[in-house]
Amino acid sequence: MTNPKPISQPSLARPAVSTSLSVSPTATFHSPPASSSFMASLAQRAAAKQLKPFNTEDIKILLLENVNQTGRDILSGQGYQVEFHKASLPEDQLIEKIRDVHVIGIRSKTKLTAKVLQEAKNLLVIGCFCIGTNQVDLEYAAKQGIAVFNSPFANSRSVAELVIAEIIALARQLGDRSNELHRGTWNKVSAKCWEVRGKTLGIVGYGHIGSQLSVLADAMGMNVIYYDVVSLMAIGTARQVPTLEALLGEADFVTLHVPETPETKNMLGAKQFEQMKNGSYLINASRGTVVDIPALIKAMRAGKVAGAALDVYPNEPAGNGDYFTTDLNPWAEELRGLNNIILTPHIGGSTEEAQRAIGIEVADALVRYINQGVTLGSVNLPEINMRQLTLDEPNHARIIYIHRNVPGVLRRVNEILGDHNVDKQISDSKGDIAYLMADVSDVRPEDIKEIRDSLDGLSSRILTRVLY
Ligand SMILES: NC(=O)C1=CN([C@@H]2O[C@H](COP(=O)(O)OP(=O)(O)OC[C@H]3O[C@@H](n4cnc5c(N)ncnc54)[C@H](O)[C@@H]3O)[C@@H](O)[C@H]2O)C=CC1
Ligand SMILES: O=C(O)CCC(=O)C(=O)O
Repeated sequence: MTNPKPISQPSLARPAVSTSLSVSPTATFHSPPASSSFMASLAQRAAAKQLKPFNTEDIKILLLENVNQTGRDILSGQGYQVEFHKASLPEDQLIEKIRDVHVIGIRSKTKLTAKVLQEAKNLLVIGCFCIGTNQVDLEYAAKQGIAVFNSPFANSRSVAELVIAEIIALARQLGDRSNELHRGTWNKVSAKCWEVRGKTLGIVGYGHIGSQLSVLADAMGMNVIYYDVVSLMAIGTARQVPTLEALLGEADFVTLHVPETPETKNMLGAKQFEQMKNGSYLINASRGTVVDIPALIKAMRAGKVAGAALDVYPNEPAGNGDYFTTDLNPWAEELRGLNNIILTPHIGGSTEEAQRAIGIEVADALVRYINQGVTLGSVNLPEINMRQLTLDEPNHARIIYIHRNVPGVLRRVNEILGDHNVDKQISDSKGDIAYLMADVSDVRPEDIKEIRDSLDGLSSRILTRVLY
């Protein structure tokens, strides 16, 4: 275990409370909304006490990779300091910036490795404004008491729709015909151009995206089969097959929707291309590491694979520009020279609808975590929810104690809290890490300081936060 993470100490002064919150004499408890924008739910939450560990303007947030305006507005609306960048940052600049911030918001490009995170001395929480969280060292973050949130399905439909477009575009060689005509060449052909009706779509990974795609493909008259490591209910007329090999031997179109894990690295390589049907098609909108690209190039040159659509690559540039070259990936030129291959710059989730929804969902989760300590939806910490304190409870404090999951901790924590009136307490663990939240009533600022100092002194401590 690493040393407890030093964090900025909150001031014991009363936190700033948004003046737009009205105080009703009949204020009652309202549950926090599940996932809605802060602005839209402000009226609902009016009676809730806004717990804040610092004056809001002390919270520093770094947003990279063009996080949507919806998310930026929610975070700025809280009074936090928000620094926004359109692209990702190179590692040295990232390390420099991350030292100073309490929150970082990223998408799929920014790699938050242990090397980067160990410099992030004040970091409380990471928001992945996307589905994938493979770009973050989740275990290391948890061990530092840094929560990670994502948006698990707000862009699933966008990816599924892109894949449907690609299935038809590949079957009809649309990319090639369009490119030819852009160059002035009229090339009207029907050879090896097909309808998709009656063809078999093989979905690898039948999760949020795979199952959405299943519905759409079914509606177009395709036969859908899928392979997944877990047994999952088939939607419509889809059918689960027992192995990847069985799927590859039967599918006319193979589409990949698995996460990046050690098991999915080069999941489609030379052997798997051999197992595919002659003249079949491959689509990858999952992660670049899932396909062995040199093996794909060979399979396409041999005619085994009749077409491919790739949205993701092992190395992707930090921002937009003329970067898709051999400097980035050694096979880039060869790939670009192939026929019937659609190459897109990781745009599966890039629609207005998806980006707006993600901005709201992740920013809301960040605000709930910063202001209330609620971990619902966290991908690396136990999920803990506790009702908001209300304005009727002015002298209450919320204690959050993130600790190593070792015997005897609860007894020691309760020895410290035991002198006070603990109204509510919840604790849960995930692997080596446990998260305890307790609301304590009738506490004075000096009590809060004492509780905090005592919890900080326990050997199991990873991070203590007191919100009031
Ligand atoms: N191109 C883009 O812009 C986007 C790409 N993605 C990528 O798509 C991936 C899938 O997204 P979702 O469907 O939302 O994830 P999900 O978690 O809902 O589904 C993934 C499925 O893959 C299965 N799986 C995991 N390992 C497997 C293996 N070795 N073999 C077979 N099945 C396996 C899981 O059991 C699960 O059912 C994400 O992890 C992300 O990397 C997601 C959104 C946008
Ligand atoms: O839109 C993005 O930046 C990333 C999309 C993606 O790959 C994801 O959501 O996992």
